Amino acid sequence: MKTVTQIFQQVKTISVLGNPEVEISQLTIDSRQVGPQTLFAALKGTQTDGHSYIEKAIELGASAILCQDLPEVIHPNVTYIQVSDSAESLGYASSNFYDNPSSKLKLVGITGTNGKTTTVTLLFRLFRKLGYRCGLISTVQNQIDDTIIPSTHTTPDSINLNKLLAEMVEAGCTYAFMEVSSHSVVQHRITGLSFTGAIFSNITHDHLDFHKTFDNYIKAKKGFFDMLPKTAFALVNIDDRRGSVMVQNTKASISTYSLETLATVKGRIVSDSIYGLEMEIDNKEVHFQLIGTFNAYNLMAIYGAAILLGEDKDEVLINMSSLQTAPGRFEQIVSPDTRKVGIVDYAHTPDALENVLKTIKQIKDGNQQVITIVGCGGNRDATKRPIMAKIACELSDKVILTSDNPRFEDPEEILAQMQKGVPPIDFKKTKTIIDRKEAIHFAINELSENGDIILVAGKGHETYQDIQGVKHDFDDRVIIREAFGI
Ligand SMILES: CC(=O)N[C@H]1[C@@H](OP(=O)(O)OP(=O)(O)OC[C@H]2O[C@@H](n3ccc(=O)[nH]c3=O)[C@H](O)[C@@H]2O)O[C@H](CO)[C@@H](O)[C@@H]1O[C@H](C)C(=O)N[C@@H](C)C(=O)N[C@H](CCC(=O)O)C(=O)O
Ligand SMILES: Nc1ncnc2c1ncn2[C@@H]1O[C@H](COP(=O)(O)OP(=O)(O)OP(=O)(O)O)[C@@H](O)[C@H]1O
Ligand SMILES: N[C@H](CCC[C@H](N)C(=O)O)C(=O)O
Ligand SMILES: [Mg+2]
Repeated sequence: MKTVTQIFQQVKTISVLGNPEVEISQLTIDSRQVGPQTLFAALKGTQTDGHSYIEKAIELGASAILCQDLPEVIHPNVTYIQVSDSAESLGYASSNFYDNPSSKLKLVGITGTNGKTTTVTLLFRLFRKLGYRCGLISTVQNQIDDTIIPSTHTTPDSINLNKLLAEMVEAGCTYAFMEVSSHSVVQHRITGLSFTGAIFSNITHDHLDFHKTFDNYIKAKKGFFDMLPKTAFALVNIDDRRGSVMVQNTKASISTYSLETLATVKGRIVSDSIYGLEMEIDNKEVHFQLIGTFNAYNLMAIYGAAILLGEDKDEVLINMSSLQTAPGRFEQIVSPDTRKVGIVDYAHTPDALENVLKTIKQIKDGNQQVITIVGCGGNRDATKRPIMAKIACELSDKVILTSDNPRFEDPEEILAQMQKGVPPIDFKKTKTIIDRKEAIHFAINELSENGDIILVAGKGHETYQDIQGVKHDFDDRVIIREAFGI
């Protein structure tokens, strides 16, 4: 329980109407969650304006309202806090409400189009192996030591985020590793947090539905580095052409990692095969379980962060060498006769799909065919649809275009947009089967007679298919296992 004065300590306000000493027991951004002693924060969203639910929130017992525009009707028994940006102020207020948990943890965030989940998951596992209590905030799941907490977003809203961090403090965690999505920077979900370190993995085509232009998308990710204090580290993939832009205005101390040029962490791939990566990092040769050049980058980021956090180099490398891939990231399922391999991967961007297919090409036997099953999500960046179909065709022997999470879009329309990217020369090897389960079965039963590799891309760890807002049970891995008779 805290008063409005305590919650808005050091937060810039335009005006406070009503009693600032009123006691608050919960914060929410959703009028439907309001109960007594609640502070309702009215946020301007992408679909609707939270300000239009202020009256509803008060009817349900809200004691305080955080808003940008004061409503026409002012209730004498309600406290109104007017600010210039509700989402930004809520970031600071959420931290205050939960006693600034991020300042009691060593919090490391990673941003980038691809590699966030893999990197945080492996950092979390590494630091647990090194003997620390840790927290994880990721697309796949949130976790506090052994306790798994389902995740709804890559980065939760500021209230849920601080609540989760407070639970980590309560559980005695030293470290928290979290993904920082570009949405979370723009929507101030991370505003007010104290970061010990930040990592930039890469930036390529994604989320243009939300950010509108690639420049805005870059600015969103850069915003994370701009907010860091000078005590923090900023660890950047300098092989990405936007790496230096990310940190050009940061106060944090900059470190870099690279496979191509001089950097704080310089790596070299000695070999890359189905059995894993052999790499030289910091002049030491180490074998890792992970596969592919893109994972070499993730491994350098993990190593760099661990060293910047003060861990011993040799101990870090020894523990890293046994780390397994994150769920749904290049997850391999082998048929009982070992002749067929199903790979489930969360590649849902052109860059990720290209990386995964190039990796498969590199590690497969010469005569193995690669069959790719891929779709694109609805209500998400539509510009990536034809590009992903084209990449699938260029790098696979056969392609089956299928549905991902259509959400509120017509899957036939999404697939028609994907089909526009199929080069005419590849028409013959491409087939469209809307039903994803049928598509996977078709590939396994009718196409992969000779020990082929089937890549099922886009959904990775997801255990549902979102159709018209209803999440139906669906797991690519379960369907492959069933088809393999495992
Ligand atoms: C596009 C986007 O980012 N949307 C997020 C955003 O919702 P919004 O701005 O659309 O909200 P809105 O529906 O317009 O409503 C505005 C406000 O009115 C409130 N409201 C609404 C109705 C009502 O009856 N009462 C009420 O109070 C809402 O609670 C909200 O506060 O704020 C909500 C609260 O935090 C999020 O749940 C929601 O995530 C939606 C579900 C979503 O799909 N987000 C995805 C795109 C996302 O965030 N992805 C990123 C990156 C993924 C990655 O690449 O890894 C992530 O971090 O997960
Ligand atoms: N460093 C990387 N560079 C490029 N591609 C990568 C990298 N790491 C992983 N990938 C590919 O991108 C996919 C998504 O990886 P991961 O889930 O780690 O990224 P993410 O940034 O968390 O994605 P999301 O934003 O969707 O949560 C993987 O399944 C793999 O295909
Ligand atoms: N975090 C990404 C995940 C996309 C996964 C893909 N399966 C889809 O549904 O588009 C997003 O929300 O855009
Ligand atoms: Mg992720």
